[in-house]
This record gives sequence, C-alpha cells and structure tokens, in this order.
Amino acid sequence: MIILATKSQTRIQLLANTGIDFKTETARIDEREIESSATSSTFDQQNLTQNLADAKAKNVSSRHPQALVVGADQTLSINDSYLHKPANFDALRDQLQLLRGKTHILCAAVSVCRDGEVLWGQQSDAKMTMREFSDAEADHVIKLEGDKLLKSVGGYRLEGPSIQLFERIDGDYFTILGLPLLPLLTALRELKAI
Ligand SMILES: Nc1nc2c(ncn2[C@H]2C[C@H](O)[C@@H](COP(=O)(O)OP(=O)(O)OP(=O)(O)O)O2)c(=O)[nH]1
Repeated sequence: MIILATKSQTRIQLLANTGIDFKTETARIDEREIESSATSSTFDQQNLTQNLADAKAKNVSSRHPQALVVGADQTLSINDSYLHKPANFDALRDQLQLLRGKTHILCAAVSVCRDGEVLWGQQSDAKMTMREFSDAEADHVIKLEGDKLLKSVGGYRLEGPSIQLFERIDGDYFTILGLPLLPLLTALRELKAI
C-alpha cells in the first residue's frame, strides 16, 4: 500500500491524477522547529527541504511500517530568507509585494520511506520571476482565487489566474506545484510499487 503523507489538496490531486491507488495521512511534525534548527548553520534550502520531506515520510511510516510512504515538502526563499504560506489576506498582499519584480526560488523535495527508513529522496528547484504587477492586478488575482492562495507557500497558484503575475519561470511544473512527480513515479516503478 502507498500512503501520501500530506494534507495538501494540491499534492493529493497531483498523485490522484496519475491513476495510482494510495491513501493519505497527515504527517505530525513541527516544520518550523526543523527549519529553525537548520537555519543556525549555512543557508542550505535543498537540504532543509529534503529533511522536511524525509521527516514527514518517516513520521507516517512509524504508524504504518509495512506501507510505502511518500512525504514531500516545498520551501520558498528570496535573498536567503524563507517565506511561508500567508496567514491571511493582509499577509498575502504583503508577501506578493515582497516578491513583485524579483526572482525567488521554490525548492520541492520528495521522499519514499518504508518501516521508518528512507529508501529514496530527491529535490528540485524552480526559479520564479514575478512581474512588476500593480496592487490592482494582485487584488484582481486574489479576488478570483480567494483563500486557496493561503494554502500555497508563495501565495499564488501557477495553474490559475496567478500566472498573470509572472514574467518568467525556470523549472518543472510539478516542482512548482510542490511534488516532483516524474522522479517520484520513476522511483515507485523501480521499487515495484506501481
Ligand atoms: N495548487 C498549487 N499549490 C501550490 C503551488 N505552489 C505551492 N503550492 C502548495 C503545495 C503545498 O500544499 C504548499 C507547500 O507547502 P508545504 O510543503 O508546507 O505543504 P503543506 O503544508 O501544504 O502540506 P503537507 O506539509 O504536505 O501536509 O504550497 C501552486 O502553484 N499551485
């Protein structure tokens, strides 16, 4: 049995769209605690993101040792600082203004675990360059998308009207949505899970 260790509707939909049969369970970890203990040393977004994905997979695997558990995480950095899912619409507007006209990095990591042991993991980055959009343009996107934007680390959903806020995107679509799907499918085939 495959378990996706997430509460993310985006990740659930991405994996469901593949036709693979799986169950979901939320990982019970303190992401901020893991992040704060990591950022005391050098800034290493890939390593932090992979550690978070591993931690989510291991946490659920501890409750389902026979299952193949997939964990994933996504971090956003700009100028070596992390941003997180906006808490409300004011924070969302502030975050979009911070990202406006600049390039930020999305890193998505995925991990496959069984009986508490990480069998495979990989992460990938995407470089996201936003336009110098106006406040009115941002408000229009927020009006169209609503609180779904608060569930996204960048405060945007690439597959929706948010795309109007972007100048350039360098990276894999699935990485941007938070689940490096193609490497995951390869790993699941190699593990004879699909
Ligand atoms: N639909 C959509 N979702 C996005 C996009 N960019 C990021 N996201 C979502 C995917 C994840 O749900 C979220 C990244 O935050 P996390 O990695 O902390 O995951 P989250 O807390 O949502 O769920 P999880 O930790 O897996 O239970 O942002 C996008 O362009 N479109």
